[in-house]
Amino acid sequence: MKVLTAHQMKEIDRLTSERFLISPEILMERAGLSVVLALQSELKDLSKKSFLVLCGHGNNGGDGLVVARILHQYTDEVVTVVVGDKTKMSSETLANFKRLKAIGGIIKFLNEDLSLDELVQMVKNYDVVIDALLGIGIKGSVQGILAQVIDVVNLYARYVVSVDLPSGLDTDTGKVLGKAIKADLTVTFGLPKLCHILFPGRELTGILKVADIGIPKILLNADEIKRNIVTKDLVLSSLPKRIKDSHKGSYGKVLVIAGSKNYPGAAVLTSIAAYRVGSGYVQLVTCKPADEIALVREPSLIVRGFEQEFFTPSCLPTVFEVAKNSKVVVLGPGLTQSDQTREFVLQLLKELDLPMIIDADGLNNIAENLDVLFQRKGPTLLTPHFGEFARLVKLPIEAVKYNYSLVEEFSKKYGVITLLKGATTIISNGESTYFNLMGNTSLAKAGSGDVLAGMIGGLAAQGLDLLSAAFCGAYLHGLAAEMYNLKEGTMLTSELLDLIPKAMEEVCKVG
Ligand SMILES: NC(=O)C1=CN([C@@H]2O[C@H](COP(=O)(O)OP(=O)(O)OC[C@H]3O[C@@H](n4cnc5c(N)ncnc54)[C@H](OP(=O)(O)O)[C@@H]3O)[C@@H](O)[C@H]2O)[C@@H](O)CC1
Ligand SMILES: [K+]
Repeated sequence: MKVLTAHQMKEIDRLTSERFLISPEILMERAGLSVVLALQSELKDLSKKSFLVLCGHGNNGGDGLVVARILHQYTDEVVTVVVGDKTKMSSETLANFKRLKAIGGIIKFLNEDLSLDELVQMVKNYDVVIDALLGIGIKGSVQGILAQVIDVVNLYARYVVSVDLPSGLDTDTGKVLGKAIKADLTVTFGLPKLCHILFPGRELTGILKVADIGIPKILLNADEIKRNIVTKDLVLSSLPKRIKDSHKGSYGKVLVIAGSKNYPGAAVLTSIAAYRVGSGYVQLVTCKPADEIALVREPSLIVRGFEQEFFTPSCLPTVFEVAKNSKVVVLGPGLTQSDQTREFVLQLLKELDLPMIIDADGLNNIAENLDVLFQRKGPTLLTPHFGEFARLVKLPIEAVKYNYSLVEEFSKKYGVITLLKGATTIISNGESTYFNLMGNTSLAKAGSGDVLAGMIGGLAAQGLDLLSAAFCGAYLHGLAAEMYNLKEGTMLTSELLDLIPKAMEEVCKVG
């Protein structure tokens, strides 16, 4: 499913009207109706509820005025409060103001007909607050009376439904512009916006419903919209097919270069994960004692263990030898950082032309030598978490968190694919970007990234390009965590490995 910026949505709005002759007024009517239908499906009998509809003077407020009018069909317990200036309403919003008045709807203007204290009482007393204060037209920080109203709603409302997006969110980043509504339910139109999937906006959105308001499909499916949410259907259509008449070589050989005396477990987790997603042959090159641990844990691994404590350039000839019959390389988990390991990693990146997934200390070891990426001869995927990405781009962590534009620019500049791990994971090759929403806090645990890197390697070995392997891996990894049926956070990373088959089965289930 595609996901939009405010600018893209406005452009779609313009084309809907100009090219397809569907006026903003029609869209506004359908937007309002879709909110009421969503309310009905969540709350069932609307006649038994009371509604307080808060409207700004922009078109988001116009949608709210439609919502109020339609709610009057179900109950008389509807009051609309405008927090704004009637003279600033667009023609469509004003028309809906008049329609609501015409059916006898009660409309009050805050600070004229109603004080803030009176509004506090109403917010406390009504069952549902509809937030139609600000939508995609928000500019700058929310201050003054509007900020006070948002505080009141967040403090006292029992159930909040946001129209299009929680008021106060930056549509394109999901950041709070001063103050933002915390919604239980958000109904958006046509397609999700970035604020619904990026934190903190994702949290403030509550349940998200995407309503069809009659925007022509050709506009919503346009190839120029390059940002997507990873869905089950996308993963299913991208996964490798299993053929009856096949052998281990049919499913690709993965070479995992990982582990050190300090971190032997990382190498084991990565290697087994590659098998779990269906790869036919996994070779692990590592340092002692990971080789022995790996074989005890999974005897089907093909293991080469160096006597030394960490990788050095002296390991290169062996690695190149093993790489000869590999299809993809996963480099990095548990390597540790040292001058010699850095030299080993840089040489490998320059000389090995296989597709490569670089994770963890693989990334930390190139942070001061990013230009090495220009010398790569094969496709490259980097899988940093926020801290690692911050190190790569030399910015504070706060500046890189959920910063999809930065991920896109970085990927384009260095000719790589980047997967930025987070509660929403961002994957981009600089042209197309994918957002994975699957997963939960069980993944916030040592070793979870090692498993992801192995899964991506295993999928790439089976023929997926690195971008598809990355978004499929991220989705399956998240889904596996969601399938753990005991208390969230108590899962061991080794148990995550054992949930991968369940996640793969779930994706392949019809319906
Ligand atoms: N696009 C579509 O396809 C469809 C769009 N639809 C709906 O239209 C919505 C977009 O409407 P929009 O463009 O009128 O902007 P909107 O979000 O109401 O806010 C702008 C108003 O808020 C004000 N304002 C801004 N920033 C502020 C701040 N920081 N603090 C305080 N005030 C601030 C600003 O006032 P100003 O400062 O300019 O006086 C301006 O009047 C969209 O979200 C959806 O709900 C549907 O009808 C169906 C089809
Ligand atoms: K809103």
